[in-house]
Amino acid sequence: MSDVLLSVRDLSRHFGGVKAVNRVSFDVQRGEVFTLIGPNGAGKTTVFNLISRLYDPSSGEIRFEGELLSAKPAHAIARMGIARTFQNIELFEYASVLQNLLIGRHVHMPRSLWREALFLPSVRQNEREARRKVEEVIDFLNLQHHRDTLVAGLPYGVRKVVELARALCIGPKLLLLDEPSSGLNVDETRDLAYWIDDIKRLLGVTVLMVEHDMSLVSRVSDRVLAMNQGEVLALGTASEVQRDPRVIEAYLGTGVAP
Ligand SMILES: Nc1ncnc2c1ncn2[C@@H]1O[C@H](COP(=O)(O)OP(=O)(O)OP(=O)(O)O)[C@@H](O)[C@H]1O
Repeated sequence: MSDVLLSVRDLSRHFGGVKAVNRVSFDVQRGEVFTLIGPNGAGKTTVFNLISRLYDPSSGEIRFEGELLSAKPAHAIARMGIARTFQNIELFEYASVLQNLLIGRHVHMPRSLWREALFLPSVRQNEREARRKVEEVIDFLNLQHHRDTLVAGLPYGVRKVVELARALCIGPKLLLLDEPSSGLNVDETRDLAYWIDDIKRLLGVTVLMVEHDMSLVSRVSDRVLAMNQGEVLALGTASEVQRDPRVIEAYLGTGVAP
């Protein structure tokens, strides 16, 4: 039975004369890992930015659990259950891992200045809940050794895991991963594949990912959507999409195999 979490319909975003995304439609099923691939400039990041409400669509719609996303402000997205990571890690360098995760979690919490000033029981309850969630994520991603280390002192591969942790701290239903393997070596990319599998299987989080590394894509994706020049080229399993002649043609001359 179909259980659509995210539905994208006829979505377009133009920048002047550039059709970055042009009438793109797809559904992400609850519980799957769904990956967008395509050569540089295909429109993948623009799709992500539209879903996370950094951009308004030129036309078309995006629904999350049936609710129209374009009617929501960007800050409401996390509360609806959508979290994202960025191509360039966006963490506070001179705060510890634990502090970064608590800050990430606070973005999700309802705020009321007067309640916080009075430190009412509901605020204490929220704080306890935030700490519990953060500790749970630290255990899940095996970050115990790094919890009190400043992010600035961590190797790049660990920072990527911390970014993943920060996104998980809001307890998302949908996790958007923007090129999660960029900058990682082969071993780190293999570990990332295990994390993504665990996030799907053990946490039941649906994953929508943009990724260039086809070995990672094939390893973790249930379905893959290939884009080129703002449009959908093919949708299917990783091997089906990689064999599709339109996809092969789109990658010709890029020096990268689909
Ligand atoms: N803010 C912007 N202003 C103008 N043009 C933009 C903007 N964002 C994206 N574009 C253009 O839209 C097209 C799609 O870009 P996008 O970054 O979405 O592609 P991509 O598939 O994510 O590429 P990459 O794999 O290189 O990250 C490109 O031609 C890009 O130059």
